[in-house]
Amino acid sequence: MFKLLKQKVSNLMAKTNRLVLLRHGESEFNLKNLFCGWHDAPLSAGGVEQARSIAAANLKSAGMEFDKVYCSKLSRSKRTADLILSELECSFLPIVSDWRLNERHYGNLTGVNKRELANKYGEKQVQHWRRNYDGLPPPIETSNLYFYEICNSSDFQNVPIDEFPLTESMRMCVDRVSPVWEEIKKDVLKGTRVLAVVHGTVARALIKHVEGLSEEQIEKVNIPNSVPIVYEFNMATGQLIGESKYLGDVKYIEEMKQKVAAIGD
Ligand SMILES: O=C(OP(=O)(O)O)[C@H](O)COP(=O)(O)O
Repeated sequence: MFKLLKQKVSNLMAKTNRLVLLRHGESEFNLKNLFCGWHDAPLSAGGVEQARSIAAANLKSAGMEFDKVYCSKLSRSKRTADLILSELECSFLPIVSDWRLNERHYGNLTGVNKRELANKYGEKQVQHWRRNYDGLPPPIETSNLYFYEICNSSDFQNVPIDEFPLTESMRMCVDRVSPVWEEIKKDVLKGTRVLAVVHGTVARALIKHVEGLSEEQIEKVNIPNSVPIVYEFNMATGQLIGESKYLGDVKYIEEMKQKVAAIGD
């Protein structure tokens, strides 16, 4: 009760509205360099540690407090959110878990090793599938190891049948995320301090909406795991103030951005 009251008072005293975006901690599939998409890969042991010692620790040392959390239906996003809230001692916060914040559906690339794919089709084709705004992986087939797990997942039961993707480009993902961005924006402009724990492509889709980046600009953005990205908005006008601020060690963040951009080993 006291904590809730303290949160409300500090909220009223806040001079700006805040949104923090975060890509979940490293997943087992990130670790193995596999395309993941809608497959529900758990966090790796390192990802759990990242959520605590990088995401939560940096939020804590920057004095960040929140009123509401958004995450996807995938456990790597939900678990990262839970770990952070526990570290920040605010597990009581409301969490909205929305399928529209699921990672981009990687179609039949789901479960495929990025380096092996590059050896077969060339780096240019793989980077086209990964980062080109209209790069569309081949649709997932019933022979894909993860087809039935994804289609039958009880977590995706409320996905309308005509919106259930078999593959997605960045453009399709940006459009899918758009209604949730409108909800988040409404919250933020009301003064609700929002933490959104999402995925690489969904973070990029939200960044495109927040910063109004062009298609070419967003193709070059790469999001490291567990690094909080802070946006401040003018409370009166709702205008974005300044640029995004990545919390944490600058050298580490730059190295991780480059690692995400590369196809890897
Ligand atoms: O599932 C994925 O993203 P996630 O680990 O953020 O959920 C993708 O496989 C990330 O791969 P990409 O960086 O090649 O787009």
